[in-house]
Amino acid sequence: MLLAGKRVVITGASRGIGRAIALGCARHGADVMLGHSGRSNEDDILTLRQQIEVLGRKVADLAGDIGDPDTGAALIAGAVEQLGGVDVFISNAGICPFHAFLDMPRETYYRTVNTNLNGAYFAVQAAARQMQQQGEGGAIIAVSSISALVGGAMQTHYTPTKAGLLSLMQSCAIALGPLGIRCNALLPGTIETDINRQDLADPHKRSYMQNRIPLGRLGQPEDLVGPAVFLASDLARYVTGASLLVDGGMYVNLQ
Ligand SMILES: NC(=O)C1=CN([C@@H]2O[C@H](COP(=O)(O)OP(=O)(O)OC[C@H]3O[C@@H](n4cnc5c(N)ncnc54)[C@H](OP(=O)(O)O)[C@@H]3O)[C@@H](O)[C@H]2O)C=CC1
Ligand SMILES: C[C@H](O)[C@@H]1OC(=O)[C@H](O)[C@@H]1O
Repeated sequence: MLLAGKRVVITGASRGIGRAIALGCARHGADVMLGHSGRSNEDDILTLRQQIEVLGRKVADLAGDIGDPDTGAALIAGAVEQLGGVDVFISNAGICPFHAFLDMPRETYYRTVNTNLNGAYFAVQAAARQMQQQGEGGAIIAVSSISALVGGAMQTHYTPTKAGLLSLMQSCAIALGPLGIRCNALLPGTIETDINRQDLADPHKRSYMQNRIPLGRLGQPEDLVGPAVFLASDLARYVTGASLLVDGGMYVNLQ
């Protein structure tokens, strides 16, 4: 139980990586506030709430577009009201509507940056303000990506947001270190979720991605649980400003 007594707030908790991490945190003893857009299947959140309640942990959820700069603060306020405070904030919500560069619609570009980076910025700020008020430090984790380090032809709107999140964690580590608030980035590789279901449905793309991974398989959302719990826990008490690739070795695989 690495997170016993900790109160975790996570965005994008209804599906994929966020859902797995939320459940993993609860299994490690945390109470959890689940953020989601409200556009997903209502049963997804209800089922997750039940899975967490069965573990004997407190759980609450709040729907809101993370691209709205007030959503992060609302999530944090909800956690204070229902869980009693915030010890860990995990910025995970994100989108990647694959599209070519030359005819990228402005709306797609702005929506991606607003959801993945601007929303995350204000949510991290709200979490840090609450942690400062509590006076006991805390842990902030941004789900960035291997895409912070390398590009993608159909991801020119997306990769800058992931590089931005990595940079945000580095600067926040400096800004918030004196408050005992640790800030780190998780860099997943290719993890099978709804975000890339269509992209990976192409058998050529799928086997190309798979063949690039030394560990020989695409990632699953559960592969992110251990790294997230570690960074959230006191085991990582001297880790801040760090980035952790969780990619089966894809990034280092030149040939
Ligand atoms: N899968 C991968 O290969 C990789 C993913 N990542 C990152 O991991 C994170 C999670 O992605 P993943 O689990 O794969 O994707 P999913 O599509 O499975 O889940 C995305 C989550 O983000 C939420 N979300 C999306 N838009 C908004 C919004 N405007 N407001 C609030 N919540 C929103 C969704 O909520 P709802 O269900 O309510 O719509 C959902 O919970 C993203 O930041 C992604 O960039 C990084 C590297 C690789
Ligand atoms: C959505 C993509 O499959 C996924 O997102 C990322 O951040 C990774 O780089 C993958 O390309």
